[in-house]
Amino acid sequence: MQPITTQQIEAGYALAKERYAALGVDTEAAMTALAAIPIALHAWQGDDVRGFESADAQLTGGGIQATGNYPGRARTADELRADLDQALRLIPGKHRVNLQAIQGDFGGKVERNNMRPEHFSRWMDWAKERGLGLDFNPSYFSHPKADDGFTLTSRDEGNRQFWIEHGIASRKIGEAFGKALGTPCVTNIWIPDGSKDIPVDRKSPRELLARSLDAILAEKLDSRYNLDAVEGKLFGLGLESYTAGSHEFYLGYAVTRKILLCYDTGHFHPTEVVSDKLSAALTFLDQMLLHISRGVRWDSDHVVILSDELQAIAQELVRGKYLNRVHISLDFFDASMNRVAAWVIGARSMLKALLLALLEPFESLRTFENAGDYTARLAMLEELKTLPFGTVWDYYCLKQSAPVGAQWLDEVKQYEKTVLAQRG
Ligand SMILES: C[C@H](O)[C@H](O)[C@@H](O)C(=O)CO
Ligand SMILES: [Mn+2]
Repeated sequence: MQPITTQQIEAGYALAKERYAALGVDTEAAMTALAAIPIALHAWQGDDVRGFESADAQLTGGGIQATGNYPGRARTADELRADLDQALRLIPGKHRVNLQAIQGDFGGKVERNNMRPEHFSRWMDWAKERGLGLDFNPSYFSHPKADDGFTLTSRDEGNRQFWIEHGIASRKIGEAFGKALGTPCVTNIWIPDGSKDIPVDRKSPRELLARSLDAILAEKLDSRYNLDAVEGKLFGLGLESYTAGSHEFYLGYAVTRKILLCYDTGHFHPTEVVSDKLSAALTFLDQMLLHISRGVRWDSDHVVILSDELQAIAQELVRGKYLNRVHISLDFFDASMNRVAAWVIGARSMLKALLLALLEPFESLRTFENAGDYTARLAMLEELKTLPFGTVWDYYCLKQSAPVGAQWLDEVKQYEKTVLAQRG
């Protein structure tokens, strides 16, 4: 492929700038706004959600699955950090990393309820050196005490207490991240608990879940360091009939406890869209967390692409002026392709969606809507689709010293040859 020259990019941008200016859109302001939006790269794409608790760690239970056996999975936290470094070099802007509890540098057996900030000190040093923020997720799966499908809703008090302690330990780790890095860590709780077949008692697990969460959140942590989020789900694999932590449950919980609600875009019925839910939830919540995923027929965690729904989500964030209230993380795990490329494709798609939304003449569109001129509204929405957005994106990448167009793929291929292919 012939690389595009700086001169070509600048010439394309000059024309695009004029086209947008004619609609009252300031492309420079859009790029400045985009540069201030961090996307959290979910570290678990790099290790197929296996973690580093032992050399032969596997993803088990949890109603989730990483499919594929593409070579090059990160087998240690060092390998994962190297892969993240490579991905971050190819994504314009300054971003964050979102960790699972199972991804620490443990140096031996550490039980989940005994995890401490020191098990993540290498991650903190790494993030500090790069000026990155870190987010965190307790891991309520791949563990003998979760094998029966119950964690925070377990009828076994000992098991429940164990998982409550894991949640408490996770918040302390999140707090340490926030203190070390000067940016609050979003600590997000997702549990798989549910039932494969029709339960007769839907009530008790939910009552237990509320009690367990209250115990985890009992200690008030400074919001400058740690922000708590809860993530609901429609169903998990093998848990098709009932999920204790449903969306209604967590919406009520987050509103009453004044914490963050997490919407994972793969966690709803395929006909439901998160883009329509954001403004509803944000009427009652101060802040939210988004897990940007792509379900194909079910919560299949495919790599995020610039889909209509991704664009609709970005439009809602920009139109509603929610960007300072919504934290954005990616969340997918595809083991059938180069994992570094998966991060890059997902993050660049998210950023493209945001840039497209930032380039929208929202006030003009709203004027049409308020005047009942739905003809002009629809006509303009369609015309906007063919404006020269791509040249603004190219220019943004150039200015952010990130590869323009598909040039990033050459670098990933090179990394695959020299680093990933050497892994057994
Ligand atoms: C591995 C994570 O905890 C997970 O992706 C969670 O956020 C989720 O979405 C489970 O389906
Ligand atoms: Mn998620």
